[in-house]
Amino acid sequence: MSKELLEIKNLKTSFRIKDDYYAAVDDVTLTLNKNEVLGIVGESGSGKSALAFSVMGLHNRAKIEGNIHFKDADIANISPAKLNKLRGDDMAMIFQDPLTALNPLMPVGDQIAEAILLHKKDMSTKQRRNKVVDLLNKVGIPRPEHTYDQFPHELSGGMRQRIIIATAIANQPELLIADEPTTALDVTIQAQILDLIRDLKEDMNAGIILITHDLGVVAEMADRVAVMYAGQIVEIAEVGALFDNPLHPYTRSLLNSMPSEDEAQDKLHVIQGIVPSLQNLPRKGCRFAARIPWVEESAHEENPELHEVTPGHFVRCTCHNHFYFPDESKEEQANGVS
Ligand SMILES: Nc1ncnc2c1ncn2[C@@H]1O[C@H](COP(=O)(O)OP(=O)(O)OP(=O)(O)O)[C@@H](O)[C@H]1O
Repeated sequence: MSKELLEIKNLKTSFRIKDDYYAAVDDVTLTLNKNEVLGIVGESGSGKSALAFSVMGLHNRAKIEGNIHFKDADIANISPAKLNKLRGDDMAMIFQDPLTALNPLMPVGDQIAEAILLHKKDMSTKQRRNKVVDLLNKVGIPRPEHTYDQFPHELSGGMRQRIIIATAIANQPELLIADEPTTALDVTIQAQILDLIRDLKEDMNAGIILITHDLGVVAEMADRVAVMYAGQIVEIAEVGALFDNPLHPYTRSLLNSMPSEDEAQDKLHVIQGIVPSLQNLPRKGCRFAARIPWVEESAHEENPELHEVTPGHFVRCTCHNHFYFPDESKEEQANGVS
């Protein structure tokens, strides 16, 4: 039996701005296996959420090209009825901000029960209530019977995120997408929620796409990591390979921006600048070139592609072979290294 759960091929997701379409996800090809956590990292604006929303079929007005194979469907080319059947049943998403994802006027237990009712119409009300209480237990809510009847504003941020997770896993999805699931939470609660997601993966044998800008979270949670920049995957590898041997200049800079004991040293090795806006993205050549102007133009490919450097470790553009941090070169010169 194939391990592959999701196969994304040449996905391009474009938004209309004025009279033109601009791709926020541009030629992304990815696979996700069962029982695997794939981390997707990148700065704000790199296209992580646009990618996740495409997989969930949540874009209303975007143009989607390419293929998103999941189960026996292609989500990029699917009828709304079939999509509704998959969503919330076979695939589910945990959003960043639990407060906006919950209905403020409905007891949280009823909200979870509603997610079950949509896909399991033959359950009695009592069975559904019992199932919700079980789910609340599973996500670590201390007094599930009592919490069932509470409203979102009566719960802490961490508890609300547990409600969102309970709703997402209510129908045992095979694919779970978590988009910055802990960003809105404080550090201790973050760790608890990540532990919970890890346990659920084991429990459900699900494939998880974990979107985050936090490499610490990726290091702890992911089996493989895709690094996104300006709508493209610039590097993808198993988590150990990526942390031990980051290749793309952008990945190297991201890793250097992780907090460490020697902060003053690291700050020198972080590339400045931000992801350009959608209308200003360079569409030709290496999209990262403008942020590393000290690297010669000839180091970049004309049409940068992903190259498999070691088995399973892919990097886009040849510029990684010629890349250095400017300060490193000064240090090397000072040390007499040519
Ligand atoms: N509905 C939309 N219409 C037009 N542009 C959009 C739309 N949604 C996203 N974008 C643009 O697409 C690009 C990618 O956005 P996206 O939200 O996917 O990035 P991200 O990596 O998830 O960032 P963040 O971490 O801030 O959520 C950005 O330039 C963003 O402004």
